[in-house]
Amino acid sequence: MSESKITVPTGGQKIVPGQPVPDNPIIPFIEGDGIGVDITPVMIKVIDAAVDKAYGGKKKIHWMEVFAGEKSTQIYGPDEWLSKETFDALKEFSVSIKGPMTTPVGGGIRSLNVALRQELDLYQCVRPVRYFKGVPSPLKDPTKTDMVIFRENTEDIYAGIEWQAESEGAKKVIKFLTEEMGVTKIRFPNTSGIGIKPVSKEGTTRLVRAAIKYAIDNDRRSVTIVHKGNIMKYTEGGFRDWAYELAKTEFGAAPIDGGPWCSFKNPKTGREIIVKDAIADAFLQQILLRPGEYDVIACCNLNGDYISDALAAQVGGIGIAPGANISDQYACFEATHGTAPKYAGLDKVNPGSLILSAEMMLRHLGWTEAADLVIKSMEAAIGDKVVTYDFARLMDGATEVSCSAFGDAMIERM
Ligand SMILES: NC(=O)C1=CN([C@@H]2O[C@H](COP(=O)(O)OP(=O)(O)OC[C@H]3O[C@@H](n4cnc5c(N)ncnc54)[C@H](OP(=O)(O)O)[C@@H]3O)[C@@H](O)[C@H]2O)C=CC1
Ligand SMILES: O=C(O)CCC(=O)C(=O)O
Ligand SMILES: [Mg+2]
Repeated sequence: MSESKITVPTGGQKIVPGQPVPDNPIIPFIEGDGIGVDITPVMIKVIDAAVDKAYGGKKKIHWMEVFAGEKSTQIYGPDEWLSKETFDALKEFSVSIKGPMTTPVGGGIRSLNVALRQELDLYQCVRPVRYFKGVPSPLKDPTKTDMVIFRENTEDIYAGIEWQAESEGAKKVIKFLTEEMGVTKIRFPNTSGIGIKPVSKEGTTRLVRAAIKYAIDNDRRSVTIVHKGNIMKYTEGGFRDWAYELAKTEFGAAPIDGGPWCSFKNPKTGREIIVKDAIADAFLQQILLRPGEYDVIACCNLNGDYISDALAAQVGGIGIAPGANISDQYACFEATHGTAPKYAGLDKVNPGSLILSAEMMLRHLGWTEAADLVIKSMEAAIGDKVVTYDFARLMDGATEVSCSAFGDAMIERM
């Protein structure tokens, strides 16, 4: 067996799902490619400061670096993008956080980000999008954008079932489709790449169940199922139909004016929660024009990817857009954005997205006092117009600071 490259911190304890979180949890982190080298150390410094301030040394995260992406190839060898050791550690320690990882376009390795989500069955990608006072926005009233996206994270076209044009695989699938399935509509069969989009009832219902439960627990007004079911009837259309069915059978929703919209009373607050749907293209213009009408969003994987970045832009951009990948056992927190390679190592980008992902992690652990300090200090820094380049270029009178200086500005304001 090859030598271990991961050093388990002494003095820390493992988080065991279903058991109380220890005061000294070991949290594995992946630094990430590109700007990972800039934002990850800043995130750790800010989170350590918030935890220390909130609990006066009684609680402390023991960070444990694990390796994936380019750093993994340097440590384990040229083809080791996601080692078994790293993968096992993410499972064993159950709660983790990661920086972004590069995925080449058109060829090369498949997404490591997607691989992690699939292998750990992190079926919920939860991305809250809300306005922080003072953040530059293209909207007249950005305060109305307050949504939480539940993106299905293991299925859809992201399953990676595809064949390159003119490959043996593509030829075989096209032959099967035309000769055995009666398909006549592949416009250019000899030069088509082929992709398969699985969307299941199980995958849909577990994701939509999580979205509806979130709406109940957080007293939200509505859950919107976003889909392109008019065109992709049995995948995206199935997603919509199974979502409505679940709302009725599990949550007792009753049709509004004959349906398909339906509603039920929140069992915790007695207030009505509406379950509705929107076709994805129309939804993308509605969120700009009438964002106040949307609240919790449930959608398939690809739509969720597009919607996440589009919504983030309404409230400051992907520099401040957090996320969590969650299963029934594991959670891996990560920013919405990617590796932004042109900024790598410049100490320039906004660390806000990864810091807010860590803030979600603190809440997941039940460390709300520390999480509140993170929010408070970020609001204060932005309120004082001490911001990174992405905000500074859109704000009048801002003081532009580096990635690390923004972290320090937050710590000063805790
Ligand atoms: N979960 C993950 O690990 C993800 C990985 N990726 C991967 O990342 C790589 C690069 O993808 P790309 O499409 O360029 O998308 P990115 O999200 O990496 O960057 C796009 C643009 O968004 C802005 N941006 C991103 N992060 C920040 C930040 N922290 N602070 C301020 N601005 C930021 C920058 O805008 P500007 O130029 O205007 O300053 C940047 O050029 C690809 O390989 C992709 O596959 C992509 C998304 C998620
Ligand atoms: O895996 C990738 O490279 C991109 C993933 C992505 O865009 C996302 O998770 O939002
Ligand atoms: Mg994305």
